[in-house]
Amino acid sequence: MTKYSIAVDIGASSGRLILGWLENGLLKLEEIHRFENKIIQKGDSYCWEADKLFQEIKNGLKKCKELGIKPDSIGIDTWAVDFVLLDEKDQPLTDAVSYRDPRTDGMMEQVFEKIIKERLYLETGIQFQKFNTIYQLYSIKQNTPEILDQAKSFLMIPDYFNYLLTGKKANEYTNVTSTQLVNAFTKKWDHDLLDLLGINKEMFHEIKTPKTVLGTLKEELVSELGFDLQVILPATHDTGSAVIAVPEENETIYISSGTWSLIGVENYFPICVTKALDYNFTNEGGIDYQYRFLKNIMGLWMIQEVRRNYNNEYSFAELVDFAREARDFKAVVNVNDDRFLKPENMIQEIMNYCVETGQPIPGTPGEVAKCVYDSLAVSYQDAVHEIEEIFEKRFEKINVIGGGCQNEMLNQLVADVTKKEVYAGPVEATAIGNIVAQLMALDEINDIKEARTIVKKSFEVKKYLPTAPITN
Ligand SMILES: Nc1ncnc2c1ncn2[C@@H]1O[C@H](COP(=O)(O)OP(=O)(O)O)[C@@H](O)[C@H]1O
Ligand SMILES: C[C@H](O)[C@H](O)[C@@H](O)C(=O)COP(=O)(O)O
Ligand SMILES: [Mg+2]
Repeated sequence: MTKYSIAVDIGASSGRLILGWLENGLLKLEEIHRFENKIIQKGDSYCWEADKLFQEIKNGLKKCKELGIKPDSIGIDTWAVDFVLLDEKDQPLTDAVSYRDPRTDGMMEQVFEKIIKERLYLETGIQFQKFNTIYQLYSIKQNTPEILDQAKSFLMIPDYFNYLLTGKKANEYTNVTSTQLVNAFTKKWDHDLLDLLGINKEMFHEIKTPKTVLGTLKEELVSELGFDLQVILPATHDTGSAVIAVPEENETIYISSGTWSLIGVENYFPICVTKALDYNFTNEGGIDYQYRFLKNIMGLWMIQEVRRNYNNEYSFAELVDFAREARDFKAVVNVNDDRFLKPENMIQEIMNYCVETGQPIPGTPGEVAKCVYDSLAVSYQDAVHEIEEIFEKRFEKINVIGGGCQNEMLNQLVADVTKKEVYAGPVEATAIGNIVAQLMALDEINDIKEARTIVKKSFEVKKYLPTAPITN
């Protein structure tokens, strides 16, 4: 009997419900529902619209009913680090504040007064991003301690949606590793660290791993939707799910290309050496207790903001075409500069950077877009060099997955700049990884190796070779 699984993949710019099932050894997908996601200003905070996002999940499930589809399971993945806190009556004490909110400004430095940076990295192996959960919680402790005193439950965003679906509370492993509060070796909450920071340990839940069946829908939801299903934990960190769907059984460098660019490799143990710290790599948790040794690069957020600055007048495809036409324009910014995390106006910020560094100043949409893409390609090349230096080996190929793999100009740029073969696709890698984790839990797929073989057979992957010869 064919099993049908629904992946709910909510990235920073869009969410989607995608139905997946196996047919003649291939993975088939059907997009059921797609919706926009964005950060809004609520009072003095930048927040996600958690209630709206949950309603969109229900809207997607209702569409299944209308289509006569009764899925066997659902799995939810979203962006990392962000969370909600519930009180003793399981009511939210906080909005779903976004990692782009300035409340964490200066918090990393305050935490380093309690635990030195090197020790924090040795224990957690997590990259230093100013918005990590540890700094968000420390900000709440410093500025609104009464919130933390009342908090009885810490749920990351996917955990929270799972709770709303099932009434069950759990923290999922791949996502909680992004908090920088989990010990990289024990894979448990680091209670000594929490004590050191004065954050109450009791609000954290048991850490459960991908492929766990959390439960079924609450009765009122079964009545509302007209059917029940199993709620399964995929890798609830979206990048954790994306990496599962990298269509390559052998080792490769992946770039999960969406709002963020996450560039790295899959590894079997945490790498917390000084060089990894200096290059700010992370050891986020993967499925089957693998490690995702990667680093965040600002990503296509920059072109999303450029597009918004142009009042969404141009599609992403048009911006790529404009960039191609601006082939002679050359200026490169450091995309990982915090100034690009949430500038008032991304175009102006890019122009200011070019003025400050004595470079040509982009004026047309094509010049701005080309500057973004050239700058991303350079940052990818730097990361590739850092990975090869740390692993003391050369990687032959790069797999680009996610929405950004549709950017053929950037794919070719990556091949040219890194002098490596670039394989682009699948676009919906995150949803695919989410679905195969559910199908493994439902005993439809045996293991990761089989999953990747199925993904490779099922989806188109485009190859890009460096235009200049590869010199060893
Ligand atoms: N047709 C296209 N051509 C070029 N780039 C595209 C195209 N469609 C989407 N993109 C890129 O993909 C990005 C969205 O990727 P996605 O993985 O959906 O993001 P997220 O999961 O972070 O919301 C967009 O910001 C855009 O830059
Ligand atoms: C803030 C985190 O680093 C971010 O969530 C990143 O880990 C991630 O997964 C982004 O996924 P997108 O699909 O939003 O690019
Ligand atoms: Mg995504």
